[in-house]
Amino acid sequence: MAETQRPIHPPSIADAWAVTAERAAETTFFFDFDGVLSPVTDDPDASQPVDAVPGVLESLAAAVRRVAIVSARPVSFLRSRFASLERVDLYGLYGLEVWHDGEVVTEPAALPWIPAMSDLAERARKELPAQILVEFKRLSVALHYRTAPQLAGEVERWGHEQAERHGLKIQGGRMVIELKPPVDQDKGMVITEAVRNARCGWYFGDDMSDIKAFDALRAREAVDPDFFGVAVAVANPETGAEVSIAADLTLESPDAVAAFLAEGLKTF
Ligand SMILES: O=P(O)(O)OC[C@H]1O[C@H](O[C@H]2O[C@H](CO)[C@@H](O)[C@H](O)[C@H]2O)[C@H](O)[C@@H](O)[C@@H]1O
Repeated sequence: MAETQRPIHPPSIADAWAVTAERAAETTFFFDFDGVLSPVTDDPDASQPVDAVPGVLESLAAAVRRVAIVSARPVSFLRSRFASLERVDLYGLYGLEVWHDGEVVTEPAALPWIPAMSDLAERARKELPAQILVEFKRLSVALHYRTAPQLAGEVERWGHEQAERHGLKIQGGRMVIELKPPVDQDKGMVITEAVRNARCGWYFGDDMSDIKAFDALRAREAVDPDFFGVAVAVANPETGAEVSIAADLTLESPDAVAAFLAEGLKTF
């Protein structure tokens, strides 16, 4: 069958699915977790993917070369939410962890930072107000102020002070800041590597850290005009328009993501 031409950006959604179906064997779909596959909750431990998500991801994984979740959550958390999925790959902690051949593989350069991160979480619990939820993720510490937004400034100051004193990196997010080891790894780097041999890639994200993943798709297109990348934002009221502006299209919610994929799968 003759190939349809790569659509001009932004393509119609129907064009985007047509090109994707044609290149299915060379296509990867990437998804952020919180806010994209799962609605935001006050308690990060309570987050669950929307009901339709596991089924639609598994169907997508059967139709294209690869489906992967690329999250700031640890792989252990992602496994607890997607235990039934056999064909979906998992990147945790911005790619510092990967689920590979039945085990978690951790970036070796990050491992020496585990004790420092554990100490940091302990200090955060002692020194920050009790309303701040401290999430220890082995190789990073997230400081959540969703239920106490008036404390954002105090949390930011404390976080920046710690980052400076201990040589850590800071990542801002939705009502959260996260302290990470000074190891070069982010979602953009994960996507750059993962689309090296692909002809088509989609990324669904809702947060500031996802913009680097969108950029990685654009960078791939810049060096290979045949590559077809689609950046999809999921709307949220907290990061303003920045994520949507960086994307090709915006969906309203995790439920809308599941419905969008189910509809798109009809093209294959
Ligand atoms: O890369 P992601 O999978 O999107 O992870 C980003 C952060 O997600 C979680 O926090 C966010 O979702 C929580 C649950 O809905 C919400 O309570 C919080 O306000 C959000 O920032 C997670 O807890 C963080 O560790 C991740 O960095």
